[in-house]
Amino acid sequence: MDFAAQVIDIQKHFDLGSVVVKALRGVSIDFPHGDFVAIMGSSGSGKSTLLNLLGALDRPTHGEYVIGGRPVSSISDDDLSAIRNEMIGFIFQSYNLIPQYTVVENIEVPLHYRTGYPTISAKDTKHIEELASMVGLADRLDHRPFQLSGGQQQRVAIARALVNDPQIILADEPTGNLDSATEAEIMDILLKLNAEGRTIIMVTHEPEVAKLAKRQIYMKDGLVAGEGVFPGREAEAPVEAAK
Ligand SMILES: Nc1ncnc2c1ncn2[C@@H]1O[C@H](COP(=O)(O)OP(=O)(O)OP(=O)(O)O)[C@@H](O)[C@H]1O
Repeated sequence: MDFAAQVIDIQKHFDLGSVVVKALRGVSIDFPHGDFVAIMGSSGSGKSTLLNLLGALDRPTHGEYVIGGRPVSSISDDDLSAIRNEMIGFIFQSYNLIPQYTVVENIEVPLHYRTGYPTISAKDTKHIEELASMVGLADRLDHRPFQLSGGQQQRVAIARALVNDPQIILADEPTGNLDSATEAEIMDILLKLNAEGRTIIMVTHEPEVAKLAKRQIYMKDGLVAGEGVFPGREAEAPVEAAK
């Protein structure tokens, strides 16, 4: 089967000198194309460490990470960056927007990470405006983050995550700073992106948010402790998860 991403017996150790922290102790997960996974688990269970590895922001100590069919654990940093920029979009709890930049300028940031990317073309500008419109910010293009609500800032972050048209979206507590009405709006956008075929992997502490995903993976002490399919979404869940 062709997966959007796979982690195979991944371990991640942090060597602190006097002690080695084993943040991940042998994690294997398949993410079929079009999956929507919520990763849950108590504080310190390894969720962020796993998300960093999935985002190719860090490398495993042992094990393999395969993204778009390509094993990447041992490739060069440049190749890893290129794959990250092409294949993955990131959404963070704290939005991570650049305060001095407008909505349009924030959305275009990942375009500049493309190797040898010279300037923003008219086609790019149109694409950015379409993305801003898709997330409901067509009338806010020249606003800066401080002029936007938290939900609007997260919409900018979602548009930014989409600008390179990635297959996989990684979201770290995407609604963690939002009230419940705004949380529902952001989740609606993520569900729409998933319905269009994008694979979404989301860390969350909130069961109400996690239940919107097709399946939930529970981490404990650096291992996958369990997996569930939320009742009512069995038909949409990947076959492996429904077993
Ligand atoms: N850079 C690092 N150096 C040393 N230890 C680390 C590092 N990053 C994470 N850890 C440790 O690895 C373990 C897993 O951390 P991680 O941040 O992945 O947990 P988490 O499940 O995301 O927790 P939370 O829900 O609190 O964000 C913890 O014991 C943490 O202290």
